[in-house]
Amino acid sequence: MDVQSAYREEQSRLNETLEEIRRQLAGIGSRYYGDDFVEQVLDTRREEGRQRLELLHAEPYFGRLDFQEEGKQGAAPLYIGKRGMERTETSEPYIVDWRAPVASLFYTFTGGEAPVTYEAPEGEIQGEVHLKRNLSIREQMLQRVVDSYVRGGDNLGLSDEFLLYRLGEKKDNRLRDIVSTIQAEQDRIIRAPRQMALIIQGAAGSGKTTVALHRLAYLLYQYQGQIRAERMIIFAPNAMFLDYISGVLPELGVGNVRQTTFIDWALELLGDQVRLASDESEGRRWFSLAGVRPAINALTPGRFKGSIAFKLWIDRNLKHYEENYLPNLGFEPWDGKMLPHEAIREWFDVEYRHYPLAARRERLIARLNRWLEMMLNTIADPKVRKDRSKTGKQRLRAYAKKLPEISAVAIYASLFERGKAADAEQIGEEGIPQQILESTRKDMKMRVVRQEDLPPLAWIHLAFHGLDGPKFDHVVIDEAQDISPFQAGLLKACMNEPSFTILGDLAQGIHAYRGIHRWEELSALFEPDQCAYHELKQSYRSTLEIIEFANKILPYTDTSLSPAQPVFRSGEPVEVVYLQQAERLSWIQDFLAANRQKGMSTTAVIGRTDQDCKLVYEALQQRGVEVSLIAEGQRAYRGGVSVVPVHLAKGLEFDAVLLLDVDRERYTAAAQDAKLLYVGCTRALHRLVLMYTGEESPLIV
Ligand SMILES: Nc1ncnc2c1ncn2[C@@H]1O[C@H](COP(=O)(O)OP(=O)(O)OP(=O)(O)O)[C@@H](O)[C@H]1O
Repeated sequence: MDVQSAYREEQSRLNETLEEIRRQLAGIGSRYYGDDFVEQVLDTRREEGRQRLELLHAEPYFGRLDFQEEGKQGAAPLYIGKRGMERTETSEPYIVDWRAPVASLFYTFTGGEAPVTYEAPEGEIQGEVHLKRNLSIREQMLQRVVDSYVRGGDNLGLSDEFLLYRLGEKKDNRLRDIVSTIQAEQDRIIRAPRQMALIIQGAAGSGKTTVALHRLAYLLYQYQGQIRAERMIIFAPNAMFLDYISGVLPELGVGNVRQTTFIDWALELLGDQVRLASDESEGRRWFSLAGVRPAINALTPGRFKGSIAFKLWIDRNLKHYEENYLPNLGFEPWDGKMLPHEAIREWFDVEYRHYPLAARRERLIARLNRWLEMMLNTIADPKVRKDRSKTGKQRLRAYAKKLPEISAVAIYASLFERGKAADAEQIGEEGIPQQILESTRKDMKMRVVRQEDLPPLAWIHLAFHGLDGPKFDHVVIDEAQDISPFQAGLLKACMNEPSFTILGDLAQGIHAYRGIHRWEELSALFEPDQCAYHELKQSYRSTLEIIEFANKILPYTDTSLSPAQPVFRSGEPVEVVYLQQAERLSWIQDFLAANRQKGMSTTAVIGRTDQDCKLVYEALQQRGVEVSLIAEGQRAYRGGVSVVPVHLAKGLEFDAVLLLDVDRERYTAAAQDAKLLYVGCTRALHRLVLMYTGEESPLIV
């Protein structure tokens, strides 16, 4: 079929579809605002249906697959959309939801006449694909029809055309869904079974974040009734990143999934017990150029306190605390009456053993109260009873005081107070390295905690109080190279069975002072049959030129990862520009103006330190350039032109990127600097320029 007849055919199907959607929308009826519960439930369902149809009305589907099931006559066209829909009269599927089993063929089929299969609930289904067609519909208008496979046709390399068209678009300030162009390797991850820890090492721009969000939408569809959005949670590195990704789930029809940072989650769990140290700026601590940069080793506080060895040390101490919690005392409400210690211990250790310590304490005090009432009721003389009641209650209060309130901070502080200093060889076995012991004691006296104290504090809280709410059905950890094994272990304890999507890139491990250095540090937490490891090597974000440039920095990152593979999307060459100090600002200004002219909607000027960025930002503002400065702790991402320190640019992407001052001092040949530069370069979609004054960085020579 030629292009024009294909277009006409699709236009006619689109008209018919829009007609059907409008008919169904008109049939929904008006909303119900009364008090009848059943009516309210029905109204919610109708409202969901309306929203689904309204979404379909704007863009009913994006793909068509003509599939002939084995044993059936002829191929049936399947139209694949963000939601599914049936024809009213016949209840036949009219649009297939992209998450449905049969839709997987659309993503995994890469051509050829060989039979294909997909996993349906009733078993494996085999058949043949006759046509795979991409359709671009915007606001009910059919814009493009691209056939990537026609059975019996010549099929010359068309399969990537639609993807390239999508990748070549300019981006606004939000991450988007990719349902129309999910690639086979991504589809495998999205549709992987739920009950396992999926660890994904993915090159920069390989779609990790995007894939994780699509996986949530898939799991909710596939495991309807078994898992709930409210019991899923996404951990991302900072609030601005959460803002940047916030559009994807609603677009996929998923609401109510909690999206948070580990810090926010842990602080909420701990209530108002803790305060983060006010000098807790990672920019100042780890990414400034002033002074000697601290070496990263096993004694680095984040690495030490994030380790499983430290968790075990805490566990041993908690066990000891718990075992010695109950005083070796009977309860004597008045002279001559005694509840023996053995009876109390029986309640506490045997009857209540399944509860966390805080609940055991509460139950025990309530039980002692009840016991006291019972004993008082056996006293006939009202005066004696009154006297004994008074004494008994006083003594009960005194007894309860011997069972201290269980506060994670107080316990944590006491562990460090009593903790012994250890030789380096004994770390985690017996004691704590001297310097960590001292600095933590000091913090605890000042009643402040640092980021690396949050996992142990949350762990103690969970051990003694339990989770305040239901356990998680699924946890996504994005930028997982930045988390510690202790953190992952903690989250695992918040589930009945491990169900994780853990994604990251070791080459972007710029927080190596607190994050993992190898994926085995996380996989070791799971049974081998509960854990799967995938690699995503293809990178979709940047042009061929940008990826090839960034790949040259990769060997300096000390990660032995293989280079990212570009999609064949060519753009401008990467430029490295030498400038005199005096011409720097005018040059940046011209660069921004040129980008605007080229229609780039987002541009980043990426500096090495917070201070570098502040200076450039202020100078640009003085020249009347419209820019925003991205700073630590920021919650919203506005798009447009941003000046951003490289350590905060991770996870984001921009049409054009200018890396400022890529010189010998700012980017040395050390792995930490190489990772920063790698992150910076891989933020660019279409245009990458690096500038320096003085001497250029050895990483780009
Ligand atoms: N299959 C795809 N089709 C179209 N675009 C895609 C596809 N996969 C990824 N992309 C695009 O590639 C870009 C990178 O995606 P994403 O941010 O999810 O990658 P990432 O692996 O998390 O990146 P990084 O580690 O560098 O932060 C996004 O613009 C995303 O829309």
